[in-house]
Amino acid sequence: MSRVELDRVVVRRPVVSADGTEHQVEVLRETSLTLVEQRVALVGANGSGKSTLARLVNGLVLPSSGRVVVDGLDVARRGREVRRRVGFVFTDPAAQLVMPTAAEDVALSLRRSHPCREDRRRAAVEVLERHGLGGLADRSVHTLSGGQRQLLALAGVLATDPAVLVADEPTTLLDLANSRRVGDLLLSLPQQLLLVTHDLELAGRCDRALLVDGGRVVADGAAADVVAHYRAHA
Ligand SMILES: Nc1ncnc2c1ncn2[C@@H]1O[C@H](COP(=O)(O)OP(=O)(O)OP(=O)(O)O)[C@@H](O)[C@H]1O
Repeated sequence: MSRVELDRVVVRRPVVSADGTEHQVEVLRETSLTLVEQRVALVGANGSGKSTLARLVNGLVLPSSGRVVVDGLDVARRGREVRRRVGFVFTDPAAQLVMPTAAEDVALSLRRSHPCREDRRRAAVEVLERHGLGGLADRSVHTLSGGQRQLLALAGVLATDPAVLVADEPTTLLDLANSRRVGDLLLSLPQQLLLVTHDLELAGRCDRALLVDGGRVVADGAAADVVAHYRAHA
């Protein structure tokens, strides 16, 4: 399993007050964590800092102070290597589907591992088949359903075989059936998973959960316990 470490990490952001003056606020207060469990959920209210914490892990957000280290690699200094190890899935798959067809989109993820165009196409179709999307290889991504698009985005990220997958509310836009399907897939992956979610049933099935409130981790432990604490205090 991978090892994700936050060492006294603070994230500050500029905020403009009503009188037009700008000051810095800590959207993540000083946080130190070591994540070695396979499936870690991040739960908490809107605006509490979950996405900020998740985005630190692949360098989409850099610490204002402190260090984030993934398998010994400092995210601020070795960002490119870290991003090869850490895949990221967004809430809205439109944020990451950039090619015209499903097969071309997955093939884009495979350009490093499969330099030959024909091999790449074959490998992309295999990836799609593995995720039940085989029949959609040549479909325009714009004609796919929301559930199919999220599975495709996930397939594209998994095609690069990351050691860690960070998923930021990946089921929020999905109906019940697709939400279950994507949730079950995420929890069955061999990768280390860092899952930001408002789905407390899904969070409760993880190994560990962190409850974030006001830019702080206020509860941390076995997922079922943290979810029960959140339900009781929300
Ligand atoms: N680039 C930025 N500039 C200013 N403030 C920011 C920036 N990014 C995040 N914030 C603020 O930091 C706080 C935490 O945001 P974050 O997106 O991490 O919360 P979240 O828990 O993921 O929320 P949600 O559940 O609504 O997605 C919020 O108050 C947000 O407005």
